[in-house]
Amino acid sequence: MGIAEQITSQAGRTGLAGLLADPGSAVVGLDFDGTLAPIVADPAQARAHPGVVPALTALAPLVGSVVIVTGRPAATAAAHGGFAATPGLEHLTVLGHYGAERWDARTGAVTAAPPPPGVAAVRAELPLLLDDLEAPAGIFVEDKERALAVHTRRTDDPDGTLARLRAPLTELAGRHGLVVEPGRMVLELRPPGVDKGVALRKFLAERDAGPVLFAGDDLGDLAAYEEVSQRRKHGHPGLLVCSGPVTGEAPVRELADRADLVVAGPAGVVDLLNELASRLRA
Ligand SMILES: O=P(O)(O)OC[C@H]1O[C@H](O[C@H]2O[C@H](CO)[C@@H](O)[C@H](O)[C@H]2O)[C@H](O)[C@@H](O)[C@@H]1O
Repeated sequence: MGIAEQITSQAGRTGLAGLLADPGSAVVGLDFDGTLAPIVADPAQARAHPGVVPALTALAPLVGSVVIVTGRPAATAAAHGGFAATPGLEHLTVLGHYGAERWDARTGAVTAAPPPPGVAAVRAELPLLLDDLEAPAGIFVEDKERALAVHTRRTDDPDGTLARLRAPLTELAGRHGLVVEPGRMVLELRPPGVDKGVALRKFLAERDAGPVLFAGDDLGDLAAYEEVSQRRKHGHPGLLVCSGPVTGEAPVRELADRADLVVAGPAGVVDLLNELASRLRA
């Protein structure tokens, strides 16, 4: 079954038709972890699905822009994606840290404002707090320089631990001017003021974009979904894609319920990108 037959909403069918009719002004926005990179237990080991670079290389010259919008540092996503110095991806942009950082393939450089001081304060206090809370074995803190992500995936009870840590981590973040961004078995303490919706909106304005496809898998992608939904109300076609879990985890319902199309993880996203490329070539 092709993409069109799997889309479950009229707005999504209009989004696909718009993209196919006007690819030159279209933007394809993609989340990284869970969408382009299969979910793994150790964030440092996450890599883009092997089909991603070939699919993006095929699609990128046929659409206006391709942009990765991620909670990762922009350079990490570029490195783990295999996007740097890759022929065919010279115009790729990665918006990292929910838009606080930007990496452009053309220069290979990252631009960002310095992180607010609250990040250093949270970095200093977090280990003691986790000790006080008797955080279980397997808790892992990913220090992303401008944010700290507390992962529970490797504990015996990932969901229960996440629920138990949420209030104290929110209190710690709030005391230092940060917010908690919840995700798949992770609570991220990060600066406020930017999210994937704001990041996508700015990028779309910069490119004077027409139709937009956005694919994501987690709660952090909801803001980008909302941006595409708002644009649809103003007549801009949009297609919302959910990369569903393939690891036995439950899907992120809030996202799957709003999506026009649910595909089977990064492999399904690769198939979608390839099908788009072949339909645009035809
Ligand atoms: O916006 P994204 O690109 O989806 O990044 C969101 C978070 O993704 C990473 O965590 C997730 O993927 C890990 C590796 O597969 C997995 O172990 C973890 O359970 C997932 O939540 C990343 O480590 C975080 O820093 C990102 O914020």
